[in-house]
Amino acid sequence: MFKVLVSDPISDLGIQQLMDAEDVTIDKKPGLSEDELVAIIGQYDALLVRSQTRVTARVLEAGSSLKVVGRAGVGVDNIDLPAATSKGVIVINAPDGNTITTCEHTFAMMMAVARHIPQAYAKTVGGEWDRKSFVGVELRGKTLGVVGMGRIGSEVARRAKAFGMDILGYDPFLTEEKAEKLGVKLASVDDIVRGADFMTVHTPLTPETRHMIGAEQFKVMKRGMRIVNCARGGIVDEYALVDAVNEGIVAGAAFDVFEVEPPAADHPFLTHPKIIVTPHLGASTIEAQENVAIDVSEQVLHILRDEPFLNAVNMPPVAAAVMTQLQPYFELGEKLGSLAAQIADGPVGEITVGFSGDLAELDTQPLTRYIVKGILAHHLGSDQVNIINSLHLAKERGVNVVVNKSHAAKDFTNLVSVTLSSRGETTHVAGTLLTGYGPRIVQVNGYTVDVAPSGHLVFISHHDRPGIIGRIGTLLGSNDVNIATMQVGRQVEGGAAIMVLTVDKGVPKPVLAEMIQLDELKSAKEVTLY
Ligand SMILES: NC(=O)C1=CN([C@@H]2O[C@H](COP(=O)(O)OP(=O)(O)OC[C@H]3O[C@@H](n4cnc5c(N)ncnc54)[C@H](O)[C@@H]3O)[C@@H](O)[C@H]2O)C=CC1
Ligand SMILES: O=C(O)CCC(=O)C(=O)O
Repeated sequence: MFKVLVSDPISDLGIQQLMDAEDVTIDKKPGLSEDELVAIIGQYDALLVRSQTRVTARVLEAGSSLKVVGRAGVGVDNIDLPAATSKGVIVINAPDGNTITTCEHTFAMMMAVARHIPQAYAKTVGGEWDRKSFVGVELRGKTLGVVGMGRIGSEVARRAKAFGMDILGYDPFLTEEKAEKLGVKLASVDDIVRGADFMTVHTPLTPETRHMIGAEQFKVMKRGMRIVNCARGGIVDEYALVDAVNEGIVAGAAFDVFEVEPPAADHPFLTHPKIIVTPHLGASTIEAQENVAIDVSEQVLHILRDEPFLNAVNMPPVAAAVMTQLQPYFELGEKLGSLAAQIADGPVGEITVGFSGDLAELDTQPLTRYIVKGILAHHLGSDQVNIINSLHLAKERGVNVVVNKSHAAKDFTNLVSVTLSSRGETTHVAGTLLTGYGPRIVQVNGYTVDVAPSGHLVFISHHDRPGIIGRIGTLLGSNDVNIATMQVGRQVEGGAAIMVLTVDKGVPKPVLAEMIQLDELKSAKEVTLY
């Protein structure tokens, strides 16, 4: 039974799939402090949060069974991603479910700041009928600068066209082609600051975007500009903004987000007549909250059940169609990695993975992660390594991972190979998926074999001499180890040869030691592949 903790208010309808799952139990405990979370997180396999819960390194450290943190929303700045990655905890978000809602909130804020709606409301309900103080401006014919043209920024640009606005857009990934499709003029931040009447930011908060709109930008800003921030507090320097409003450079600002949330009681935005605020409501609609909770619940369930999943934040994204093609190779990849690690001598210096045939066309990085997981798990323990932290752990240990791709796969439609190099020695294994047979090991150190990668195997390197097969069979038989299959390969008659046995149970260590003493035998390695 998997235990899931929901530590922020998340839509019940959205988590229905988790509540209905027979293999899941859910505890809802919103509003826990960090200490309270640390005290109980050890019992849980998954943690579901919105933006209030701070998933710190301490929380992750205490989450000894934690496989996944699911963020019902986009921004994961409340989660310590490096700590999650090094602990092997998958962090997933729900990037699409609240796009439209947040875009619509941006327009609500833009209209509200253009027409002084909150200020006018406050006066009207206070008994004053003041029509003179609240003369606004139209959006039509104005220039809107959009900084960050991802999901939300692009939707904002689309809708701004309907308001008759001209749009300047900036995003490092905004191509001329996409800009043209959206009816947006490609611009720099400087162009936007100097030329826009309204500006809205839709980037994440990163070292690069922190205070990207600050004192320098306000100095050259078009006078009378109105600014909206429904993305993250800190993209616009709050104190520089207050100065710019007071100096008459900025005519009005609408902020849904703050550098520190909730803001201190004396935060200057809270009393400023030209700055309007909402308490991080960008994603707060019934629809968005259901959407993000449904999306994140579905992926959490996949992760708990060891099924392919989407939207991992601490793993590069891979298209769903590619994931479907790769998925059958994951078991093969991990087992090839484990096999290579078990038959190699000495520490791992470099890992070279090879993908040939149709596989070479795909983005194979998830498969590389499985292979590296298989290798490292042999040395570090399978509870320490997973596909999230495998590449990170390899890098941390100075192990270089090289990927080679080749379109030609001699004799096979697809071939996955793993070479481990250490101290000048190399160990090479390769495998494929055979229709009707599943994963097969097809090469070991230059010899062709055909073995299913499961159970107990013995890899023997010997000289091709009469009698060796019999002697090994007798030794194992007399120690009650039954040989299920045996394959022998050699390159030339009487030369170096390999024998691969599948045996019904593990070979006791003393028996293996005795085997190694046999004449003509160079090495014997027992391998277990689960
Ligand atoms: N107020 C709220 O409740 C909500 C806030 N958000 C926030 O809105 C922001 C945007 O969300 P999405 O559009 O879904 O994300 P997204 O990832 O689709 O778009 C972000 C865009 O910012 C761009 N970007 C990054 N650095 C930049 C820079 N230096 N200059 C210009 N562009 C840059 C990226 O290339 C990307 O295209 C995020 O910070 C997210 O956390 C999202 C949903 C709700
Ligand atoms: O959960 C929320 O309401 C916050 C949404 C948000 O900021 C995000 O998705 O980035």
